[in-house]
Amino acid sequence: MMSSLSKKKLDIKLHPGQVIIGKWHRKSYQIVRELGFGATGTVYLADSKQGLVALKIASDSMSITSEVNVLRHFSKVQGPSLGPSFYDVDDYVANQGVYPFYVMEYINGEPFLPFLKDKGGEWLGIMVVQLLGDLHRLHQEGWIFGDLKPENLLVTRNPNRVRWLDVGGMTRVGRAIKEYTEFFDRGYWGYGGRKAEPSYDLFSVAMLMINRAYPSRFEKNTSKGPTSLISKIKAKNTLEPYETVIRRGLEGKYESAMAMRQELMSVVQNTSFTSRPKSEGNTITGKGKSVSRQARKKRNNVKEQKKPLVGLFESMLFASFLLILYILYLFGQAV
Ligand SMILES: Nc1ncnc2c1ncn2[C@@H]1O[C@H](COP(=O)(O)OP(=O)(O)OP(=O)(O)O)[C@@H](O)[C@H]1O
Repeated sequence: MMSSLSKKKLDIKLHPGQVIIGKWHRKSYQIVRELGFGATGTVYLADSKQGLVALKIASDSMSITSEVNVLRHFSKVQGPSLGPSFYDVDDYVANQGVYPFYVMEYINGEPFLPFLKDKGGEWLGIMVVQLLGDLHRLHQEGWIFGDLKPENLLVTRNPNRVRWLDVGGMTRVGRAIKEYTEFFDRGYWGYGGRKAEPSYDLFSVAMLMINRAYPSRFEKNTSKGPTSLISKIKAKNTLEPYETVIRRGLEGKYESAMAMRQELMSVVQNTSFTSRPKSEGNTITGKGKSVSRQARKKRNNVKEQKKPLVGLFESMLFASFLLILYILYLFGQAV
């Protein structure tokens, strides 16, 4: 099933201030506002005894049962949570009928691409390094994310952390991918099949990185086949430091998310990025220079290394970058 499949609003609409009481567990939730809707239901921000939660209501229980099962499963997995934590599942009895709903952790974050928009090029690498750490854990649990795309990612604050939503596409390793979106699907681009395996998600990660440089995305160039993606990578300065990692992700060259993560991490560590925005977004210094040349230059040119940072703002940015790298290192230890 393609996730771009028709998204129909439910015939029931919940209003801010409305109180929903579960038929079976008798827990009450006060609706704050609508967060969005997908193919299976509508998600609301709600207030509860546990604080703010996300409540997803649907018209039939079949559609949400598999999401509930996946969320339940991952709420029991040790370590930082993979996806929103699961809280409750129940029925809401309304005048129009009975509506199943489930309640999960509210992820208060900024959508992935808008978050990166005004940030330096290193942020793409930092966020994807985090994502790959989580994907590795998911793959080790025997699951593939499937429908990986920016719309399913949020970045929380303090510290900035990428989190995923929408577990509806998660598929057991070895089965056929349940749900996908063409732009992120390797089958669509002619890079492989739709069997649920780590390399399927890693292809989507590579497309996610390409999407950062092409916010409006683009169509497949049927005459060029898979090579059309390579020319798209080469056409953007923002993708230049990441070219090798993206290519290898597209071509299924990584054995695991951890292998891709390690290579990406070394790109982030060895590249001099600038935080100044350019026409297509932010880019690296030394346009046209390869990453290894940049790294060599950095090692050899002591004078340049000692050049003071201009202004307090840059110093603070640099300090936060080091802090993030340290946090990533700690996460790396935890995985
Ligand atoms: N746990 C959550 N915390 C915060 N926001 C959420 C949460 N779950 C969903 N949302 C918001 O609600 C929107 C709709 O979510 P939902 O998963 O139903 O739709 P979708 O991602 O389009 O899924 P589908 O593939 O089922 O069409 C999301 O795009 C997101 O903005």
